[in-house]
Amino acid sequence: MLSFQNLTLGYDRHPAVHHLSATIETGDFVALVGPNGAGKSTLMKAILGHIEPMEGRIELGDLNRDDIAYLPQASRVDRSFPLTVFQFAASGLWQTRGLIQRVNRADRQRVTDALSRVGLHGFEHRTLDALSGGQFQRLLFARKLVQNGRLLLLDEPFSGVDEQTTEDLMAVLQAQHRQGATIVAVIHNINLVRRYFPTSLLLSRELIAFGKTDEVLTTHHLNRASTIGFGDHVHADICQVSES
Ligand SMILES: Nc1ncnc2c1ncn2[C@@H]1O[C@H](COP(=O)(O)OP(=O)(O)OP(=O)(O)O)[C@@H](O)[C@H]1O
Repeated sequence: MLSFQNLTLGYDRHPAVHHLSATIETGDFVALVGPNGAGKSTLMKAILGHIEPMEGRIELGDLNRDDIAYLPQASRVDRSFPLTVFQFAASGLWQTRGLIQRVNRADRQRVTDALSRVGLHGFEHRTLDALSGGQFQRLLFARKLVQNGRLLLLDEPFSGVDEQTTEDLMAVLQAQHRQGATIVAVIHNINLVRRYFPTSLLLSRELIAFGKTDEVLTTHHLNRASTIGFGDHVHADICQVSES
């Protein structure tokens, strides 16, 4: 479904991810793991088409970019818009419906159902500034449920949220997975990965390991990831490959 072939990504010719090759199959439930600066968000940006590969390619198979529901880090989402919870969740429809098309009764039901599934029933008329951090994260999930993507890309969906919210939102993700969605999530909490994610991709500017979580998250691999992630490579040279 989603294939990286000798993929090198970076900014201003400085590589952030080197020569990554891996294939994520339809229906996979994958944790994207790696230290700060490993290139996880960069990889997500490339999947979304926001940055072009310096080298190699990404193949989306039968997937359109419209099939991808992306949940950015909550801290990167502007909460200052004067929107209600309902309106914000309904904005998940924009990708398929466009901005100006009217929301019909079925759409309204879809939004209402999504808000219930994340535990925000009764919050429909609140404004965004009146939500706690955890409630806002639930709302971000609801917006993605409304979007109903075949591939869910989530960037640190559980950072800064409490245990109960994490459990609730994990259950929502698992339900989406059972309904056929492919899940790729950046997760920093290794215990959470071991508990819930059957597959992991460990990245540290290059691929360290990819496959079954217990075979990927070994001490050896994690040490290697942190050595590369925090080692000399952090201040990357101009990519040799891109110069040719
Ligand atoms: N817009 C940008 N311009 C230049 N360099 C960037 C840009 N965005 C990211 N980088 C650099 O690319 C590298 C990878 O960053 P990225 O955000 O992908 O890492 P990450 O694995 O998501 O890290 P974290 O866990 O801290 O969120 C870092 O060295 C970062 O400084």
